[in-house]
Amino acid sequence: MAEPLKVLVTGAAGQIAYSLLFSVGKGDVFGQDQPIILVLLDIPPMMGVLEGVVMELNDCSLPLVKGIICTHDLEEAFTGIDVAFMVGAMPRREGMERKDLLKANVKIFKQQGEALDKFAKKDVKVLVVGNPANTNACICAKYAPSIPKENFSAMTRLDQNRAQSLVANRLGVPNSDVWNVIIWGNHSSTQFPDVQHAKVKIGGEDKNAFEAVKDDSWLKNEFVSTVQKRGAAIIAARKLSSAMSAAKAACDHIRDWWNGTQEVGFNFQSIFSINLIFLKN
Ligand SMILES: NC(=O)C1=CN([C@@H]2O[C@H](COP(=O)(O)OP(=O)(O)OC[C@H]3O[C@@H](n4cnc5c(N)ncnc54)[C@H](O)[C@@H]3O)[C@@H](O)[C@H]2O)C=CC1
Ligand SMILES: O=C(O)CCC(=O)C(=O)O
Repeated sequence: MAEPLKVLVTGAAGQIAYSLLFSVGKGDVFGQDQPIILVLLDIPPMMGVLEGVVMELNDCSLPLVKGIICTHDLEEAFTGIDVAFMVGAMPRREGMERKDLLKANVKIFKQQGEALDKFAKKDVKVLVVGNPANTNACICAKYAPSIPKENFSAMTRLDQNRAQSLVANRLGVPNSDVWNVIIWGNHSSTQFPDVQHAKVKIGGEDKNAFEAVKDDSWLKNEFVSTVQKRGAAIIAARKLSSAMSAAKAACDHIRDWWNGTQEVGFNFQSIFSINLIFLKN
């Protein structure tokens, strides 16, 4: 078997991490032949909760998990890591825009960027989930100048999955039969979900999704605004922000980045989101 990968999850006592750690631990991201060491970072007041998460991970008896490190210390968390899921940040509440989180969350990503620079492997792959994800990814990369910029990405995969599922439902086909949906722009209400290049399998044939939907008005209005506002709709309904779907998207993002995608399902939006960040800077 391969050497274990050291995988850091920040915000490990929070709600996204609760789903994410299980999926990573059971092999959904790096595969069934890849052992891992899970590194769980949170802030000192959450260490008690984190102990409970560790108890549960142990109780899952996951064969691929070769060790669990649980800490609030940045050096211990970031030393020698191969992959970082940067989730730890404040989530927005009803009525807030993601940019309202900037003040609280920017400090975190500056500090953790510096820790990546000092302690992580130089080829570490970093996914920023904490909002505003694109800005936080940019800050993280800025404070980790010794790590190549292309190793940082911000999560818009959740938007992609949402768009893909809306189109699949509209056409009455499985989610797996829609691919190449693109999300342009930031993970914010100004993003633009685009199905002009998307494909759908209908009746055994690959068709252009825009033409298959055959409803310009729906695609240009309701579809776009549903994806743009889905995060807020979930907060309004759950009184908490999305967590299960966010964890699934984080796994999809890193899995495809780590392993590559099959030609038919090539999704280039994650790469695009980070490129856009650096074009702006
Ligand atoms: N990009 C995307 O598509 C999505 C992003 N998000 C964002 O992900 C973030 C986390 O969401 P949840 O897990 O629901 O929040 P949560 O509040 O349940 O958990 C956040 C965790 O981060 C921890 N934390 C805070 N400061 C930290 C620090 N300096 N270092 C390490 N850990 C720290 C907290 O103690 C808490 O345990 C939020 O900013 C949320 O808006 C959520 C869903 C989708
Ligand atoms: O909408 C938010 O601010 C929190 C969760 C999120 O980013 C989303 O569900 O898209």
